[in-house]
Amino acid sequence: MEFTKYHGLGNDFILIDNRDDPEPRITSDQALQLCDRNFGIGADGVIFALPGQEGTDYTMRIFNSDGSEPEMCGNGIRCLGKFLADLEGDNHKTHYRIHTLAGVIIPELKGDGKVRVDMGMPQLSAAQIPTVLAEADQKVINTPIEIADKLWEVTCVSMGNPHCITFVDDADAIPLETIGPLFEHHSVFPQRTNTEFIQVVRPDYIKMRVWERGAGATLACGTGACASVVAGVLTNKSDRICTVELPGGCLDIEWSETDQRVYMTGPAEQVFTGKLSQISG
Ligand SMILES: N[C@H](CCC[C@H](N)C(=O)O)C(=O)O
Repeated sequence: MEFTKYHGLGNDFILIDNRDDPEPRITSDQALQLCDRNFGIGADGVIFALPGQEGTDYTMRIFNSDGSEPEMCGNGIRCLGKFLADLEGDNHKTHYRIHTLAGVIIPELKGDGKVRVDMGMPQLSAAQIPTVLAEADQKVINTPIEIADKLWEVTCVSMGNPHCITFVDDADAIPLETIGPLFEHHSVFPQRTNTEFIQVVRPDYIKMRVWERGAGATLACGTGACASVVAGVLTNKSDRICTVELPGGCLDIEWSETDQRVYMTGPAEQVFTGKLSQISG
């Protein structure tokens, strides 16, 4: 089976051309094996280009490197946009309507090689995150939670997948490997959560470190960057148009005042293509 490796600011994925079958041709357990950086190809996830449904061009499904299936992936859908254009060849489309578990998401290939994505509207009620940190119809903004004997003020935002955002003085000082799993698996998040630690450099420029649900510390997280700008606006810490600096590079995010949708612009690079010699399980 052929695959193509892409990354979005170092958040890297194995992309599979699955356009001829509505079912992914590898299982979540096999995806876990392929993501292993010693015994497999190595990646933060596996992304499938599947046939469209309900009027969309294509469908995206993704398995995290732990084999779990999230609703959406921001860096991943930019990579999928580039992948589809490569598969379609010279007459490729520049906009794709992609069916995802988070709704219809629209990546647009820009002339400068970047990809601009309409990520839809953030979901803000506790039930939509989901979290039990507040009543189902209430928002979670600057809510205290005790983790590792410290009180953190968190703001929760769903971009189809759950995000818990906390603002810190020094993002680089966060011990992600120890504190990340405590947030990810906390009982107040029934579906686990992605966690973003945000340092506000300026209202239009924030620095982010992320511990991803099902993938751990990654170099970038697109949905997390979107969720963090929304959280920054809700807490009056950041502007609606904001640059997000991640270890792998910067994303440009806008939470539009007019349509309340979040737009993300960033790169997506092809690294190599390959053939799987064998896969067990
Ligand atoms: N680990 C995430 C999915 C990938 C999100 C991230 N890689 C992005 O770019 O949005 C989750 O389980 O919700």
